[in-house]
Amino acid sequence: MTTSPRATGRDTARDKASPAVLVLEDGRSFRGRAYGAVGETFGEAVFSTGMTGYQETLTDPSYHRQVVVMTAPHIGNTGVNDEDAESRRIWVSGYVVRDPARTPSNWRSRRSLDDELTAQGVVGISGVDTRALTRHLRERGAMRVGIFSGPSLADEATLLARVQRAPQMTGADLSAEVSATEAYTVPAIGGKRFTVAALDLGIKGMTPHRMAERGIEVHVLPATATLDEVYATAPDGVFLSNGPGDPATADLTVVKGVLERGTPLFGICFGNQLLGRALGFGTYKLKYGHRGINQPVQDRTTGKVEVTAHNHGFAVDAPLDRVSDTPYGRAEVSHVCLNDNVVEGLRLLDRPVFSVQYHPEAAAGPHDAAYLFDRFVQLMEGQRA
Ligand SMILES: NC(=O)CC[C@H](N)C(=O)O
Repeated sequence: MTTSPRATGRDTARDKASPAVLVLEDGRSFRGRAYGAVGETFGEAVFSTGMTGYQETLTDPSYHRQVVVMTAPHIGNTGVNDEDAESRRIWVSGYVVRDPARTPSNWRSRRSLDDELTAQGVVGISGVDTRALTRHLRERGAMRVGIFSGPSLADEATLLARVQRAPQMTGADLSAEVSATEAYTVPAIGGKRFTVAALDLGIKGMTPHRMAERGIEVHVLPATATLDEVYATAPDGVFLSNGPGDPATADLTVVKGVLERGTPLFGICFGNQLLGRALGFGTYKLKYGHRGINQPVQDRTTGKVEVTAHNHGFAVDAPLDRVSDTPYGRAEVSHVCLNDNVVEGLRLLDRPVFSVQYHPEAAAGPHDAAYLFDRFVQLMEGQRA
């Protein structure tokens, strides 16, 4: 198992004033100042268009091995609190901002974002023209990047050669690196109605919580769980979480086993991509992906458009507006992102199986969380009736 490249640096007041440089694999570079930990880091450069919710972004395990560029210019205003983290640590491998807040101000804030990044060893860069960088990534596509900071930096040709040796996101199998290693249970809130086995491929904290709020007892299982371990929880439904990496490399044994048994199955993001692959569709890498809390998605059954929270660089390749035959029955695309006609949701017409590409639990609003998890409850109720 490989681990993500982490920061290697120190953090003294002098280093903070250190120069930093961001080097893209195509040779373009941006100069700025050290932000967070001082040192060096590598990853896939992606941009997020969220204006708020940076704490949720940083702690989303789906960002493992990615260097996130924030398009909102001013980041860190509300500091870091003890409530909003989506997992046990920051997962982004690097962080790029234009203008960090110098004095965080919020009643929940416990420390500054700069200090939190430093404490967790996350190398960042500030003072970058993030508009120019984002335009570059939109035109050329997501690509590998390195951030280097410290009092003395090597010449750019040397740094570029190192970026070009860093691992690619295509083909990366990362779920086991972020997943819980031991199973745990999130109890139902206010009376148990259903049991769900949730595969942790990089799950976020709010996901089992939103299920628990609906009377679901959630057994969160490691990414390596077997079909027998899934069924040992006696589930009414099985949930496939979000997660980092390329869905093409993931093992589909458990997903196919659940489909064969006919248990209600529900997935988000990476889980949607795995369902797509298990049904026989392909997945492909988007040029630069969808990341942010402001992505318009249309529900194909009602025509209704919602603004949703996304984080994905891959998508399912299924035909729009046509029913497809799969080994598990007739399948249909249920949701489409209007930005560039990307498949955002799938459903089986004759079985309780449904998945979406977007996150319900971020700042997009409570109603779409209700939509997704309520729909899953309906599926399980239908199965029981
Ligand atoms: N949020 C996610 O689950 C991300 C899924 C996958 N790693 C992608 O980039 O498309």
